[in-house]
Amino acid sequence: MADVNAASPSGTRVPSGTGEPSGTAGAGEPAGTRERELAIEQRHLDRVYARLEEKIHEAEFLMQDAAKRSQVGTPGALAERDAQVYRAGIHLNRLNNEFEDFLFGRIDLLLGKDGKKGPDGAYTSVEPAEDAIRPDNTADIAETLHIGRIGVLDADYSPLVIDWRAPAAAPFYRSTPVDPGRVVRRRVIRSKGRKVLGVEDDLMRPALTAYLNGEELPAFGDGALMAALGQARSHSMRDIVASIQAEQDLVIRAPAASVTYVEGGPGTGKTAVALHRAAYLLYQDRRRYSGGILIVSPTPLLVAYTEGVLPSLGEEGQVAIRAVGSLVDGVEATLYDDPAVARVKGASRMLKVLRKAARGVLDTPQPSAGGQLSLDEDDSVDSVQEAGTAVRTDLLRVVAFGRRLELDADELRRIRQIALGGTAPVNLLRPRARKLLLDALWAKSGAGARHTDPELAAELRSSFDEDVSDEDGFTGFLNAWWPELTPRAVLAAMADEKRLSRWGRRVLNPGEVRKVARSLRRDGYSVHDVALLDELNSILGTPARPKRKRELDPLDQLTGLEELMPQREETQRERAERLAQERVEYAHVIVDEAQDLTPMQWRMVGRRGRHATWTVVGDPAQSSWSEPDDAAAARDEALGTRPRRRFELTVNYRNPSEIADLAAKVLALAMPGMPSPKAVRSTGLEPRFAVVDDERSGARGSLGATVRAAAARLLDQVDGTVGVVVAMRRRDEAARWLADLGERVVALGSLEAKGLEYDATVVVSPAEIADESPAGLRVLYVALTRATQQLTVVSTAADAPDAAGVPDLLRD
Ligand SMILES: Nc1ncnc2c1ncn2[C@@H]1O[C@H](COP(=O)(O)OP(=O)(O)OP(=O)(O)O)[C@@H](O)[C@H]1O
Repeated sequence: MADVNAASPSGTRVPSGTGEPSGTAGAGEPAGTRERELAIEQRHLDRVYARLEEKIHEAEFLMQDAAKRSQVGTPGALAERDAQVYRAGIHLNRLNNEFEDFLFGRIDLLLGKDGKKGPDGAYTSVEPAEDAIRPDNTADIAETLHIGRIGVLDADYSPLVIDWRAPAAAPFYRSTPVDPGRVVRRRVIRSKGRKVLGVEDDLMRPALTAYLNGEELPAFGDGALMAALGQARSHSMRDIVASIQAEQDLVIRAPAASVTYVEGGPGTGKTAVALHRAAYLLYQDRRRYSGGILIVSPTPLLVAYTEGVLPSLGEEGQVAIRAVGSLVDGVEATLYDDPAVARVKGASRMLKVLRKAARGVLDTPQPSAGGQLSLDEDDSVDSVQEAGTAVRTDLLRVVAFGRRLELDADELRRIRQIALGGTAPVNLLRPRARKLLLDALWAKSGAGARHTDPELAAELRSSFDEDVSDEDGFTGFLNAWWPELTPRAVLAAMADEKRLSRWGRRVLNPGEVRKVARSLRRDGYSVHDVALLDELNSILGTPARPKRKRELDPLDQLTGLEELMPQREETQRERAERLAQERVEYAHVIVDEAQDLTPMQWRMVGRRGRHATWTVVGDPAQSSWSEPDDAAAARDEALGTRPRRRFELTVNYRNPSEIADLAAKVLALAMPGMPSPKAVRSTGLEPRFAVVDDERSGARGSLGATVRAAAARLLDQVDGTVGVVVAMRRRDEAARWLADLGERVVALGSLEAKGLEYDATVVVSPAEIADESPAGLRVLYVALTRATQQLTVVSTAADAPDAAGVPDLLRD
């Protein structure tokens, strides 16, 4: 638990949970002072916008100028134009974005230890000069910095706004009364568009009387953070750039040399921190991370929920946020596996089964027309076999040097076994198998024995090989006997129970074979299948294809000018080339909800970050995976021996204490002894409980009607979203219950609720959720911790509710 700031997360106020200004002097200030302070900030914001407008004009001018230069053909002019277009494009993109709270912070600082300034025009020293504070405990403010989403320099290069990621901005997030550094006053500025609405101040040295321009430094508090936390939620996550807390900032700015490992309970900001860290890393070393940052998220819902955060921080393009079920290009997980099947498919023992299958599939008799056991379009081995004209794979017959030569089934089987020896990727062994076939045919021809002169024998052999290879029969046989395998084909072959039980001998029991095979016969893939496909891809290998010469396309040479050119259709060739070039490895990998990755998924993610640095965030108490040791071993293998820096986040910003306290009861059952994070606020609204007697009755009081009524009630009470969380098997049913309640309400299976949040939630039958899988209690803990304001729990008889409707699992 290193590197955790034991002091309050934000100045002097936040962790008290009361919202009371502490160390602020607002109450005693003469009337009008507040307005004067707001006016000061308004003037600064006006100056910033005036300067931004100048920059926008500059950028537009650059774009026009670049367009003109595109008509001048010298290479130097073209390169210069490209660079200009690039810079101007970035500028325009950022500045044209309507940054609602572009400027959000300010710090007033004491004189620093040394008088050095950094590239952003701010003094670099973190500690105050020895004589910065006078013996009578008064001091003068030596420097005031405004913090915003991007840095803005005035025409004279003085900093009007410091980028939140710059080193000079760090004290805004890090300073605490325990360790104030140079900061005297930390101010959060709330604005909308171009108007300053309010300020919230924290005095980091409450005992000090500080003067700014000869006047005492005033301080106000209007609870901006608490207001932000209490705001209605939409279906998109917001950035937290104005209110990052000290313990979070330590993670965001942690050096990226190795593995940054973050644990924290629900609502502690792990996802928010992970996203801000991606933006920080790009700011800090754009060149290094031009290799790309991959953020792996557990579900497409969470990807959709978080997607807007990076653009709001001015970052996109270099960062790919992908759901774990979408990591393999061209495959999208659309199916769910039931927990028993998921448990098998995710386990590391599947590796043995896949290795056997990848080799064993070749033993399946497969007469084939094209010979390609390639399932890019067609997913079953049998269909390939049926479609093909019969090519026997148990007999090879060729004519060479005027003789008829044959290899029978036993000989072919032996050759295959020799070819498959070792662990090399199966698809790369085809040339070896081909060579072994030719060797065997050559031996049968006896031609070698008749010629003792090695040179002559070699010549003869090479013309023999040519002869045989030119025969259609030989090529057709080879294609059918040793087809190029695709991951989809092998997985499809595993849908056959007999084959799977052969490949899974001593690894899978008969029940597991039956269930897994059945699940693979469905149309589509589950999130667990995607990891198996990726593993097969690496087991099979991709044979090198002869490179076709690319004709020179004159349009390709005009890099950077796409915006200025009329749009044109991407040709198929271009698309194929682009897809082939898509990244398979990244410079930094961020794993969100890391506790949920199965061992097979860790292997898949690990392959994308073999040379990367990593940020791994998660919470073991929320894990839906039932065998943590297996996952930990796979995780350790993926992360390798890189040193790890561990951080812990301890404050729950999402749930009010009323909801957090209820969830803590489940935590105590799921992971006895695990501390729950401290909620920063309370609403005074206790969770509500409703009970359904007979869930099957269609009358009023049925489960559907009760849940619907609870959701409707909550929709009336909150401005934002309502999430209804049910056991996975009830997902479709729940969507029907809520069909006409509008877009603010969403029905979710318990596993889909991961990482999401709503103003209010209805959790339906805790017992059903808990009983659905071996990790059910932890899944229930996730479900109970999604609400920012209100929670209703609906129980059925299975929950054994007491007289007050409190289900058994949630009682003391
Ligand atoms: N410093 C902060 N200022 C304002 N809001 C914050 C802060 N930190 C976290 N939040 C808010 O708290 C909520 C929870 O954050 P987040 O989803 O990142 O938590 P988490 O740790 O990933 O939760 P879980 O493990 O439950 O998925 C979000 O609405 C986030 O915006």
